[in-house]
Amino acid sequence: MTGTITADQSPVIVKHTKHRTNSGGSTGYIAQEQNETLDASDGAHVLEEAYSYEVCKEIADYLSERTAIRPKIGIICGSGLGSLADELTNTDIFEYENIPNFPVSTVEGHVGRMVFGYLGDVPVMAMQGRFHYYEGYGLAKCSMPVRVMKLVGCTHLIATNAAGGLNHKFKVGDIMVVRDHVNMMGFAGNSPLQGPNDPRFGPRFPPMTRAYDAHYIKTAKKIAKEMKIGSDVHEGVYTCLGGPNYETVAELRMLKTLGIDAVGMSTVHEVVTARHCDLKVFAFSLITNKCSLDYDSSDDDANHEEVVTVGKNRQHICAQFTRRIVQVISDEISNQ
Ligand SMILES: O=P(O)(O)O[C@H]1O[C@H](CO)[C@@H](O)[C@H]1O
Ligand code: HPA
Repeated sequence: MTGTITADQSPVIVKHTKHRTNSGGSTGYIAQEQNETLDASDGAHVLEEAYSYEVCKEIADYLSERTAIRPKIGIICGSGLGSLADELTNTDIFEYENIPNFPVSTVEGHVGRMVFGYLGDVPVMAMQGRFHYYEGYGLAKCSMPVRVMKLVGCTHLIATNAAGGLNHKFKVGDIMVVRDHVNMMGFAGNSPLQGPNDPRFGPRFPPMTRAYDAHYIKTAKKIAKEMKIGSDVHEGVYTCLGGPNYETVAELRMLKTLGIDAVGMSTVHEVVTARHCDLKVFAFSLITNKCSLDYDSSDDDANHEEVVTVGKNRQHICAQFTRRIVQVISDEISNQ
């Protein structure tokens, strides 16, 4: 059975309140409709959109009240990888536009719906479409669904993405299991955790040294061998840039020098948010294009059509890979 939950089943639409976080309040942390710039007399500080614990809880409750599925694993489907969610059975589907206070997807290859269902026999919730900074959403808004997953009851996040390969060993269509990330946007002072901290989510200063669970990295490589795709599956470091433009040759050369293996425009802020609220994380990149490190190779400019096409061509293998990891995680959760 597949159910699509429609807007008219929504009893309450919670309106965001415009609020300056330096003006008091119990948490000083209330959702805002849009970015708000305070002038110099207010402290010359630009606030990002932030979702309060209460608003995230309302969204989580909205979903939980409309499905009997109780997932422990949340999945984010990357560009062209949305068909992962099509593999789910007995689904309850929520269009983003019908979920109170949810943003909408604006990027091709991101359908824009939250799918609850079973991957094999494991209950999961999957975002068929994520939010990116370049769409005009602040990082806190891009990552808000991760907090919703936590409040729905998830203990694990699987984030997938499409990325450009910098490591010369990577071929188009390969999978890079994310070992670690470099938070370039964080270096520039942009974080999904910016603003007052709500300890109900996590600590003010969360560690990131073990952001990607080493056990699942090992497990994924074992699974790749069992699937006989061991030589197509690598381990590496991902970085997220703001986009939406792809990188210059000089930028790509710089990233490679920094030890980065794959570059994209997502995932890092979702993982920071997930670790802040103590979700275990597994992530992988599908290498959809090789990054040009050479001015002469003008015929291999990155383009989104290619990204989505490679995603579609590799959807079957990515879905199988994900399904097996989900099964291992689920078995481990049951044995705890
Ligand atoms: O990271 P995902 O959402 O998979 O998508 C990647 O593909 C798009 C560029 O082609 C960018 O959005 C980049 O982040
Ligand atoms: N750069 C940035 N983001 C991407 C790329 C890329 O080459 N490919 C897919 N997403």
